[in-house]
Amino acid sequence: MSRSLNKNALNTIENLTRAQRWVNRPARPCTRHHSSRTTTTDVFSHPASAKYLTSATDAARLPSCGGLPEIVVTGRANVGKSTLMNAVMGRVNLCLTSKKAGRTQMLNFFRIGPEPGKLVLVDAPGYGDRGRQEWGALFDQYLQTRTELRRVFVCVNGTHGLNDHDRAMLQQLDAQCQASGGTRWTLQAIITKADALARAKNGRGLVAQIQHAVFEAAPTCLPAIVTAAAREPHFGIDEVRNSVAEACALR
Ligand SMILES: Nc1nc2c(ncn2[C@@H]2O[C@H](COP(=O)(O)OP(=O)(O)OP(=O)(O)O)[C@@H](O)[C@H]2O)c(=O)[nH]1
Ligand SMILES: [Mg+2]
Repeated sequence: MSRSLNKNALNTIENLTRAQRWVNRPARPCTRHHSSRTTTTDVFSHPASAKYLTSATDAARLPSCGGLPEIVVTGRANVGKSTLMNAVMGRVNLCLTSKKAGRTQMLNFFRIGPEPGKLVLVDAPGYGDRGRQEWGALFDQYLQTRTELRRVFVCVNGTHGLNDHDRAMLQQLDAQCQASGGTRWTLQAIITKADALARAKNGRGLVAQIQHAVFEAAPTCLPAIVTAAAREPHFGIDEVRNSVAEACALR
């Protein structure tokens, strides 16, 4: 019984992975990085060396992290940003996670790779009903001033889809990205908690709907990566790693 249940779950996940390839097709420059056959990049091959560096609460005093290229992960409160970052870093609880929304309240900086490091991942506080205005101000200032920033990942909950806060955030990021012609940083969506979609009959259709809604709100946004990060089997994590490495020109 449990064997066949597992087999069914894995089949559905495989279907989702296929859906991901299909959904990713429109963005030609990035498509090849999202194939489930891509291998984990060397950048993330030393999980033990991933290190918490510092946190920022004050928009006027953002830390210096040695000029390493940076990637920030944003999204609604409780969407799974910190859990995703742990999976990407290959660590269980380097980023603090919680069932309760609003766990991450600062910009938290993590170095990837042995000293002096390859890049910095930044975990951001959540936005939306359960976020707070001051966190929004901190994030806006970070986006506007951080010259090391290479890519902004916007996490969207696979089981809920986009709400008005997500659309507003995507539109705002898209406008900023367009204003710089994509020369400062680029934007990519990540669908989180897709293990729930893998159990749904129409998981593939839901992924396509979310992808469509993201594209409508933010035409410059690179195709969504479909992920499950809370428990095994994870999926989409190598695709996120490859996207990070590509954005930081490390592959
Ligand atoms: N089923 C499932 N649950 C997940 C996944 N990712 C995260 N979660 C759960 O979602 C909850 C919130 O996860 P966090 O990673 O703390 O979310 P966050 O976006 O960092 O939240 P804030 O810091 O509060 O904004 C936790 O209970 C996680 O276990 C996933 O891929 N699948
Ligand atoms: Mg968090």
